[in-house]
Amino acid sequence: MDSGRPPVTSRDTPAQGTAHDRAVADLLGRIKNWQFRDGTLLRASVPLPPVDPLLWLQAHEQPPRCYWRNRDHTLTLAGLGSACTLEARSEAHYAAVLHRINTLIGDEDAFFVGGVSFDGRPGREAWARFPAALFVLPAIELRQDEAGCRLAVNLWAESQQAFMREKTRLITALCQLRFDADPPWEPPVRISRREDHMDFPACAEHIGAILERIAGGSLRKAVLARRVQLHLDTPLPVFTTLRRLRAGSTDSFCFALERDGQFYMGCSPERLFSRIDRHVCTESLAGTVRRGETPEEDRRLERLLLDDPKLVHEHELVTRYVHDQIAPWVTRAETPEHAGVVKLDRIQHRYLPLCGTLRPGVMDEQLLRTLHPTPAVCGFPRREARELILEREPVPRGWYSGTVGVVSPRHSEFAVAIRSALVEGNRMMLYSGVGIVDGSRPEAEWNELEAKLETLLCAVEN
Ligand SMILES: C=C(O[C@@H]1C=C(C(=O)O)C=C[C@H]1O)C(=O)O
Ligand SMILES: [Mg+2]
Repeated sequence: MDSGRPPVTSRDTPAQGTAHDRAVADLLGRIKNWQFRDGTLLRASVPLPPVDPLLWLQAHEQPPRCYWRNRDHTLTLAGLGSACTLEARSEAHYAAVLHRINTLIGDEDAFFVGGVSFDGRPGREAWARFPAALFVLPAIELRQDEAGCRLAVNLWAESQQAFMREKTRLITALCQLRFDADPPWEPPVRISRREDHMDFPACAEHIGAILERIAGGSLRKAVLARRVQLHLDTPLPVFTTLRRLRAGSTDSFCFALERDGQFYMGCSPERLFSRIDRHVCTESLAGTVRRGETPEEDRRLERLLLDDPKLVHEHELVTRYVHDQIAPWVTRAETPEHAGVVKLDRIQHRYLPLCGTLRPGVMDEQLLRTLHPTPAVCGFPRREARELILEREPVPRGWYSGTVGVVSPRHSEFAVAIRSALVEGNRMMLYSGVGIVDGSRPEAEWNELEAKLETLLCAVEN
């Protein structure tokens, strides 16, 4: 059947099928000679002609699948299956998981893909399948970076017996890979029902209560989030949807993580931190206005974003927090003097990056523990804001406003997990949040919540 879409690889290079086959054959040849080495990761990688990772993922039913593209487009990873899955039951175990990742990868050029929940606890209700932290080392990996496109395999086992089983499984999976076929035809998706878990009056009431708390002096900012549940007339083709979302979110991190039949997916403009060797970059991104209909209106709104005292305050709380949290870990912190603007397809944000050199011994665990969750998604002070969120929000956040990213000894990068949704078959839960500070008005915040959902909503119904 003709889906009317491009195949996984492009048709104007007919010899690619064979080049892909050769790459797979090359990997198979190497795996066959692998012997069990206690606790050691085995990895092989070969160059591959370019493939669209999302079309490739959509064409393969090999869970758990994962996808990551960083904001700078310097790293894209697509994973099939798991060579190793690491989980944490609570925040207290994040350090152990990150440490395990580093020892397991050692000198190999591999990445774990995963993340952590908003509140450092395992998911509840709709999120019950997601632990507090989850990281997967893909069994089969498609990678695009500055060096080009590569296909890689990872194999790790604790015993000789498990090794033999995993090796056989990997060989079978490699033999089933496809690069030249059309992805399966997918019917268009229609939203048959939309359920809002918070309407405008309830939202206005929460905002009133937060503003009272702020006036009382114990709180300066709290981020209020809501959820919209969609019932679709057909299961959501996750990777095709993410492909549409990605097309309209060029300056965003894009991710999808599969877990027991569910997917957590999204495209976030916000970085928690990135680290290459000892060089670290974090940022504050907060304060929102919509995009203008004309270039003139867009510039006028941009001026408002840069000058309005409420928006400046909303952003500065994040900037100061990020600066204070990172300061003990770095020797030199560099940040521009003035905030800039990040323009997305429907909205724009205030933005200020902050980079530095990590002091000896500082690891991802310290960065994760002290930065997450920032006042961009939680509030300030953190504890007061977190308590208010738990008390006020009608549904658990799960991994929404948690963090998702990639980890390796040399390079780690995490996005703040916003502009995202939990998907299970025909059901999709979309999340959005707004920073409430002195000067917040319920109508404006409601419009901002709606605007943040729009991009996702548009990607669902093509
Ligand atoms: C919480 C979200 O976004 C955050 C809140 C913002 C705001 O209130 O202005 C802007 C960007 C993010 O820091 C979200 O998109 O869900
Ligand atoms: Mg805002």
